[in-house]
Amino acid sequence: MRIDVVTIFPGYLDALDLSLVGKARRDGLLDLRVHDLRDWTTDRHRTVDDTPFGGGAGMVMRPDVWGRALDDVLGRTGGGDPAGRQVLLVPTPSGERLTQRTVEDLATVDQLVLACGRYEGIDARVAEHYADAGVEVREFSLGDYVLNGGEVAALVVVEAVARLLPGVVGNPQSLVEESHGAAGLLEYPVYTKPPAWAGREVPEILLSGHHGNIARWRRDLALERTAERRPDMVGTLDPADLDRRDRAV
Ligand SMILES: NC(=O)c1ccno1
Repeated sequence: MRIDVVTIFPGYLDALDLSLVGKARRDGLLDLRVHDLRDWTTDRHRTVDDTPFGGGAGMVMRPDVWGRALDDVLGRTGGGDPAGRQVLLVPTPSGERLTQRTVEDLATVDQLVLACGRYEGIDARVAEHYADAGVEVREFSLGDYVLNGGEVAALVVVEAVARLLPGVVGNPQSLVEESHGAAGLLEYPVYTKPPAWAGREVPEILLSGHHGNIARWRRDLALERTAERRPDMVGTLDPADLDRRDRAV
């Protein structure tokens, strides 16, 4: 998979040289390219923004600069047809909420391009232009809060997607029972040595060695945690599951 990040702060993405994502890049599992939007400016001040039409505070990022950058990154300058499925992602507080289901879909894409806006955002014609040109455009939000730009959201997307790529996470089984997985639950609580700490004991069942009972206990705790913390998720569960918990031994 190829991921391109276009930003006026390339250094923000240095964290993607670290840990699992950094190793995936070095192992050739992920082709991650970070681009400085100012490389596509044409004036000596390398200007990327201007005042908003209609007035208002702040500045808006220019469509002509973004257009030159995205045409290059999307491989649309040479006239050839780019290979594979491309998705242009635009982080914005006005976007659709990013979910694990969306991340799982993005992990199957051939090329992701993240356009990191700053100031008041990117001229609306940019997303329109590429959508009309047949590019899959997704304006997405991490949550109901506002960041100073799209770079942090880009870090989140790259990490969330990269960890799903084959070979990136050491034990793929660790992806199975995570929060927001196929079961639609939050993950159960986890424990390790020492068995007693600060007067608190590890739940006895986890020391029993009875795998069936441990699995049932973990499922029950996942259901309980989900019902307590994310009642909105409970509505999507199979009622038989909730009923089964009530009958758990
Ligand atoms: N909430 C968000 O994802 C966001 C992106 C840029 N600013 O805020």
